[in-house]
Amino acid sequence: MIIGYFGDPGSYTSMAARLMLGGRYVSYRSILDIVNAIERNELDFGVVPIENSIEGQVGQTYDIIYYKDIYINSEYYMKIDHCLIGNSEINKIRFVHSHPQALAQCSNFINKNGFIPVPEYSTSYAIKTISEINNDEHAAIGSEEAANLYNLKIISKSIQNNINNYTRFISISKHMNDHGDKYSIGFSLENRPGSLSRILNIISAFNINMTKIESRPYAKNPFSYIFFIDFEDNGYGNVLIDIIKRETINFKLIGLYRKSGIETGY
Ligand SMILES: O=C(O)C(=O)C[C@]1(C(=O)O)C=C[C@@H](O)C=C1
Repeated sequence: MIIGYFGDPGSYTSMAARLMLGGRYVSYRSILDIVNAIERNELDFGVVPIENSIEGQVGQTYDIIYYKDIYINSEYYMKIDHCLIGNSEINKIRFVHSHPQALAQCSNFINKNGFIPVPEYSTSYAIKTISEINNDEHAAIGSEEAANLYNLKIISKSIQNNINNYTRFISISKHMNDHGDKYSIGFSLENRPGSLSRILNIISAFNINMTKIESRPYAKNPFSYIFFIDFEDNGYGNVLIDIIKRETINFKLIGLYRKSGIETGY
């Protein structure tokens, strides 16, 4: 089985991929590259981040799972413990390189130290870059594992804004699972009073636990939206989906998979 993951070796997504699926792993610099490789049948699965407990949605992942013929096959919650990594001392550093999500998750630490954030493809790409440029004014943010991989030292540990920092990762493929206990769906709605609350009332009437609601802009029609809902199946999931399909526009069943959680997922 061939599994594509986001980021250079040592990325958080590479760590999640190893915990989620077994096979041969291939690294990709962008989420879109993974999806293109799945579409060309070069990959069986891709592993990508979808949301973070401090910074929220990974917009590109939401867009892909809705617009492409791609489905969620599993989810995994992983604790993200960011380190300041380099070859220098904290008082010499001026620039910190990392993935924009990681820079945002550590914004308090960055501001407090007056560092200038430098966005990179992934945390591991940033760490690799620091190991290559060998300049005391530059450091990176990423995992302890990646620091070891690129032979750099940990300057500070647990530098994220909140100690409880979790990212939810998903595996994706061209195929929909037959079984599972959690559904992900996406749809748009007519812009009229009560259209979203009607959907929420139907979910409530089936006594179904909604675990997530999210919206993304529908770029083709400015200021209209796609809604994403995750819910746990209680035996009526299929019936609920048939009803929601009729009540919404451009409905997509995005995934059926086994639910995970931060208690069990790492
Ligand atoms: O850059 C990485 O190491 C990644 O795997 C990406 C990513 C993300 O995009 O959310 C994954 C986990 C953390 O939230 C920070 C960065």
